Amino acid sequence: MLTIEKLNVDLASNRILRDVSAQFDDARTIGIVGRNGAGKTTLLRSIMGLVKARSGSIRFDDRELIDLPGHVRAELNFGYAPEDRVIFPTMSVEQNLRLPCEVQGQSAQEITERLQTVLKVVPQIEPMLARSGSALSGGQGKMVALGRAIMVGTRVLMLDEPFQGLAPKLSQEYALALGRLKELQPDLCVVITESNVKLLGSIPDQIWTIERGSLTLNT
Ligand SMILES: Nc1ncnc2c1ncn2[C@@H]1O[C@H](COP(=O)(O)OP(=O)(O)OP(=O)(O)O)[C@@H](O)[C@H]1O
Repeated sequence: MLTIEKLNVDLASNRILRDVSAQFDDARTIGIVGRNGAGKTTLLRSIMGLVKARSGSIRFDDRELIDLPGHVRAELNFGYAPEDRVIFPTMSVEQNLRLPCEVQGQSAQEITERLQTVLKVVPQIEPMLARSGSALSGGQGKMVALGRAIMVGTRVLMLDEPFQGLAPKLSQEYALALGRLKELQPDLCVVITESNVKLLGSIPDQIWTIERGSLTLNT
């Protein structure tokens, strides 16, 4: 369970997140909806430890994360697919997928086994494995970024505006992949941001709205 309490984040002296409090339970799929600039990316980056909080608390189960650096938080098995994907262009797709597990110090055998699971969830990646990261279309990059986040995201998976710019067919494939993932890992907490709630369809079982850095649960 991820518990956020009175989280405040400033960027360039501007308050971006204001007293954000939320509880994201295991096994839930959570949608966070807000227009451009509302603070969605900043919230996910704060949870990942990529942005420093001014005040507040972020706890995972009973562990306080607020002062833990990003690389230590990665070991908590949080997966994160940023909006801009960040697929490394000089590496193959397979190397891109293996990288976060290698950073965690997993063995080659463990990583290969996890990769097999990820390919069951996102089979579209299999034919691309040997391809260079630079040779992917935008939609292919989103699928690979999803796969890479799933490689380590066995407890919490955070996806930043995954449906933005995806063609309808690919959006459908992406949603089906999330469905397969939840079947394999029912306890996983999935957090998905979007600016357009319609793009989330029936995927989330709980929706929060973020507006100028304030987060509220939709009733
Ligand atoms: N590095 C930064 N320095 C200063 N301000 C920033 C920085 N990054 C983001 N901001 C500002 O913080 C606010 C929230 O940005 P954020 O990217 O979290 O919003 P968002 O809801 O994810 O929107 P988008 O869909 O446009 O990414 C915006 O006003 C943005 O201009």
